[in-house]
Amino acid sequence: MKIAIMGAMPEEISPILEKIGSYKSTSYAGNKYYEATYQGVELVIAYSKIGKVFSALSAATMIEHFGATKLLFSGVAGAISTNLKVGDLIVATKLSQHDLDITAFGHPYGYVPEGSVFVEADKDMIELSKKVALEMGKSVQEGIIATGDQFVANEERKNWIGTTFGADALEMEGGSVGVVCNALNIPFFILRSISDAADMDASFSFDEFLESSAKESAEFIMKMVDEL
Ligand SMILES: CCCCCCN(CO)Cc1c[nH]c2c(N)ncnc12
Repeated sequence: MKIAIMGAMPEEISPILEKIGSYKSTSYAGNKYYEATYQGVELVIAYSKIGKVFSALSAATMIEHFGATKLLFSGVAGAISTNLKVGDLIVATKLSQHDLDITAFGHPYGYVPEGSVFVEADKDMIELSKKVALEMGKSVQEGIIATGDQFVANEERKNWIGTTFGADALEMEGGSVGVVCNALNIPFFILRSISDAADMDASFSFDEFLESSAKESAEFIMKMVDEL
């Protein structure tokens, strides 16, 4: 077993690298990948850089080049559901790409031929997250996450995404990571901590809460790794 732990930004994986302490760095395909053995478990850790393309590249690299057999994503997200406040944790049950659009040909939003609107996360790791949440005394919500190459800071766009995909939160990497993992038959788990409400104040809220919310997610992910 070799576990990939991925984020999109340095702040999302720095709490993990700090906890691990020592690791080997490898430069590959325009990025840096960190390998370590943590409590007997082989890890490969990286932040992909922001967006669906960079995150797809890193997910494929962690699997194909570094041999990861499971992939866990830790990061922050914008809330759509009013039940999600800053710092709250959401586990993705399934994810979509909200900016994938060939509706001009009568297809649904988020769909292209030979693809699917949703990609489903690994049920075993979702179950494990419930156990870990109990052990940590944390409440974790499960929900649908929509992914797109846009930082959403607009009530109208946010609500459209919520309505169109039944999404509870939105971000810029989970859906592409999921497609790559499914194509390569690798179970994946996407955890996000809320940093903002994807509204007109989103960028200010994001700047204020990125670090603390990223730590929340990272701490939970490391507890998951302890029990994988
Ligand atoms: C310097 C700018 C970094 C943006 C990266 C945001 N991440 C992307 O995964 C998560 C995220 C948090 N809030 C968001 C929002 N409102 N829209 C899209 N994505 C997000």
